Amino acid sequence: MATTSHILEGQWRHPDAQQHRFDELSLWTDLARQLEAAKFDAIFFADVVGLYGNYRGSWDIFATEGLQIPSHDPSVMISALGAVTEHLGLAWTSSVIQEHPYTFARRAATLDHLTGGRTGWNIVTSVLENAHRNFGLPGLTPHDERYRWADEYVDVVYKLLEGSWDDGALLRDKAGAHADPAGIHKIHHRGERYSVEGPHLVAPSAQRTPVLFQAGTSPAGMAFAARNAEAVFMFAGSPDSARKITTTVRAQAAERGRRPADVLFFAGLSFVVGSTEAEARRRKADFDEYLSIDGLAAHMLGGMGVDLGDAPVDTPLKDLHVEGGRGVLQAVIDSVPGGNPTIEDMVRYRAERMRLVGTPERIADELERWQDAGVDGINIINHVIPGSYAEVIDGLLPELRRRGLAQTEYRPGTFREKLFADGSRLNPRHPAAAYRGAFRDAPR
Ligand SMILES: Cc1cc2nc3c(=O)[nH]c(=O)nc-3n(C[C@H](O)[C@H](O)[C@H](O)COP(=O)(O)O)c2cc1C
Repeated sequence: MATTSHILEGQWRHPDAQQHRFDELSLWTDLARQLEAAKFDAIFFADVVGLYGNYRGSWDIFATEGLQIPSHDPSVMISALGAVTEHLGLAWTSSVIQEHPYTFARRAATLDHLTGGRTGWNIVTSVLENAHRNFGLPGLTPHDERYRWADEYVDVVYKLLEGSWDDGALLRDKAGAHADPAGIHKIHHRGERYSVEGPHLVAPSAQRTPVLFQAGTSPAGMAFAARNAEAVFMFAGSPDSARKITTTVRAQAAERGRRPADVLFFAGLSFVVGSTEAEARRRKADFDEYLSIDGLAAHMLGGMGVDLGDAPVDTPLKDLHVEGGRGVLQAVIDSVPGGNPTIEDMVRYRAERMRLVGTPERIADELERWQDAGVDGINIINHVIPGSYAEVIDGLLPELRRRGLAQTEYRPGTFREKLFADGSRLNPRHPAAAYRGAFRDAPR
């Protein structure tokens, strides 16, 4: 995320941390080049469009901790990162509440053109009340309604990206027509929230639709993922919790006519690598000195839509009223041994459970357990930028490669072709594919 403090709060104060330079383009272009040299699949930017809720009665902590404020618009950075890389996937987050789907589809298609088909879109619905108020809504839109909103939003985007233009309609024939009007169609979408006539203003890009990421793990979130996602981000806490998500979503995808392998899963994990266990523990202790416990609590409870000012730290999580991230909350409750965890337990969980600490061999053993649980890849959560990535590249990747767990070369082609073997466009089993050719007879 283009901000100082994204997930492991307080780490920006570590002497090695450079994430406070989030507003310098060179921080990101250097990182993108470094990731590409190491054959990472993608760089992914999370994003929010508002503040987390109050903590202890005010939102001051978000300013004092640099906790996702200030934060920059990641979509603007994608074209710059595309210019300095050739193969790296470039994925950003955009919420259905922040932009009309007509302009979003135009932005996404433009970025896919500029990057030669390397974009990914993390579809989110925003769990932050303040974000909803920033877009004129009276408060947080209720949980399942946000997913219904997202259903219509992605439908409009699919219609524009997949159905509005036929391949080959853009001719650029200097002796004749620039484009063939018979190959460009209005979509005439009329729905609950949107009315979009079309046509789409951008001709098809290499992928047409960016690779579709999603991160909700509630029942409504998993149903949305089963229908739409090609990749799912998760914070699962353990391989067993991850398995519940991977098997549920894959089974639901199969019920909808997709294949289990049409959906990839990426677990959010952080690494502290040492040449011995003792060295790794020493390095972890060094990072721990900079962890902000208040920052972690403010972030996680804000993300669940809980008013932080009301709850003492010994409140059991199950007693919190949650309109926001129910899936995340359930994953936390499931993952803490002994049952009935409190807010304080949850903060400890945040600090401990997302981190794998040890020698490359021990971490690789653990990653094999995640792989056995149906997880396809890791979304690396950094302590420090760029050091946490250098640590994985130099310390862990050689062992992962030795076990055949990390790629040594890129597959040719677009981001989608690199992730899946079957083409640069959404496969025919995806619901968006139904819009191809669907508007050829639409009123002009
Ligand atoms: C790994 C991960 C990354 C996420 N990234 C974002 C993000 O960048 N922006 C955002 O608004 N929400 C983000 N979320 C929140 C999800 O989009 C979703 O709203 C949340 O998980 C609650 O959905 P659920 O109730 O279906 O579980 C993320 C969640 C996870 C697990």
